[in-house]
Amino acid sequence: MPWAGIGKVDRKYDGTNLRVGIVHARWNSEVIEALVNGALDKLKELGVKEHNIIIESVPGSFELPTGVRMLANKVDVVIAIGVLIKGSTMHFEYISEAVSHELMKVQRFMRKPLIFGLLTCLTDEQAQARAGLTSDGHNHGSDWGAAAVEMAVKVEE
Ligand SMILES: O=Nc1c(NC[C@H](O)[C@H](O)[C@H](O)CO)[nH]c(=O)[nH]c1=O
Repeated sequence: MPWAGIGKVDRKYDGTNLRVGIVHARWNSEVIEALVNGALDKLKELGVKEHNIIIESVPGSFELPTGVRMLANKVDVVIAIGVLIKGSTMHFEYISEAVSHELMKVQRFMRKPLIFGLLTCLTDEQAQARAGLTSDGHNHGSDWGAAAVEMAVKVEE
């Protein structure tokens, strides 16, 4: 397979037979909703059947690792989606660090692909832009959907 070049998907990955889990936090719900919809649109574009998508919500990003574990045995890949926005305390730093490391550990535990959809933003504007909610923004949920299908197909090859 000739190298497609940095940033280019080397082929179209077929999600027809995949079961995909989406675990999302409920904080910053407007941004979360846009990210989840971005991921769903891309999953369906790549052939994932609606009845093969399980969506689970958790209170906040700190609960994402537990939420992923709840779905791990039911699907081929999980997308974990959360939005952390820096406030006036160190809460943001501690949750960001803890959740990032724990999600990586959970991925090793579940032995399946886990897509990292935790936005760690310094401002609400940054979060809005990364959910495609601003004129110059881009919905990262779409990228996470594509990554989920690619990784789930590749690990089965
Ligand atoms: O504080 N800010 C945020 C937050 N806090 C709640 C935390 O994740 C957890 O649910 C509770 O501490 C209970 O365990 N959760 C987010 O997803 N984004 C935030 O910006």
